[in-house]
Amino acid sequence: MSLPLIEVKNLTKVYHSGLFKREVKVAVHDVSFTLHTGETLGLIGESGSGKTTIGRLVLRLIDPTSGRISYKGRDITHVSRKEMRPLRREMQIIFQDPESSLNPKMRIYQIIEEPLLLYTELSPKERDEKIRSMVSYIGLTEEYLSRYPYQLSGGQNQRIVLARILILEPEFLVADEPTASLDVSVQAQIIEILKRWKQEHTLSILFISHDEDLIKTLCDRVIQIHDGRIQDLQDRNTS
Ligand SMILES: Nc1ncnc2c1ncn2[C@@H]1O[C@H](COP(=O)(O)OP(=O)(O)OP(=O)(O)O)[C@@H](O)[C@H]1O
Repeated sequence: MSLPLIEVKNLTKVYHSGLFKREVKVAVHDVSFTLHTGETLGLIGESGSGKTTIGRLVLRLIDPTSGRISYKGRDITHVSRKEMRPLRREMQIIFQDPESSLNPKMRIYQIIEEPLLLYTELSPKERDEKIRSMVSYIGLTEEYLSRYPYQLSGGQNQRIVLARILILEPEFLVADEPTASLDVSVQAQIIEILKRWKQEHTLSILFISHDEDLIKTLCDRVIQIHDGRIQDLQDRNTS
């Protein structure tokens, strides 16, 4: 098989908190897995099992205590923030709560444009075309572009968050309970956008959830986490 996109080996994260950092929590313990190009890998486990910590470690948003993370065959365990910067466009994250990802003072147009300004050299006209096509891709009309996040529903805002991410055509996405705060019908809209995008683009996803049904509809393989450790590895393609 080809080189994995992500390879995680013996990853451990210990948090020290409280007075004099005396409280010690082993949030992730000796976790190893691979994620191949185009694959959607589910990470399932109850609250506090370490799922979010794994997602953040893989993206190098936090430092591991020990273990190794490789991206496209390159060891990124100890690369600096500066060295990670070029990879930030390729490696994205979507969280549960859309409002935490959206600047309330910006109009939807600016919100979707911002990553293009940050990471691309596109002209204003090229950006404009991309923004309009993206807003239609996520099932909203152009009228929404002049609105503010508070004027949209939670589900619409989460679609905007997705638009902001997908417009950069990332290679890897950590989806950390992206639909957990939404109604079931609205959840389905988000999942459908992700599914459709994956049919048209090469995107690998680490999909974090405690919802088994959701994981089953979307993921090629599932890793079960319990108390920071891998419990079970099910391959839906071979089982
Ligand atoms: N910054 C931190 N400092 C100390 N302990 C932490 C920190 N972040 C997480 N933890 C602890 O590490 C453990 C794993 O947390 P984590 O958020 O990764 O779990 P989770 O499976 O994503 O949970 P949830 O589904 O509730 O988000 C928990 O016991 C949590 O309290």
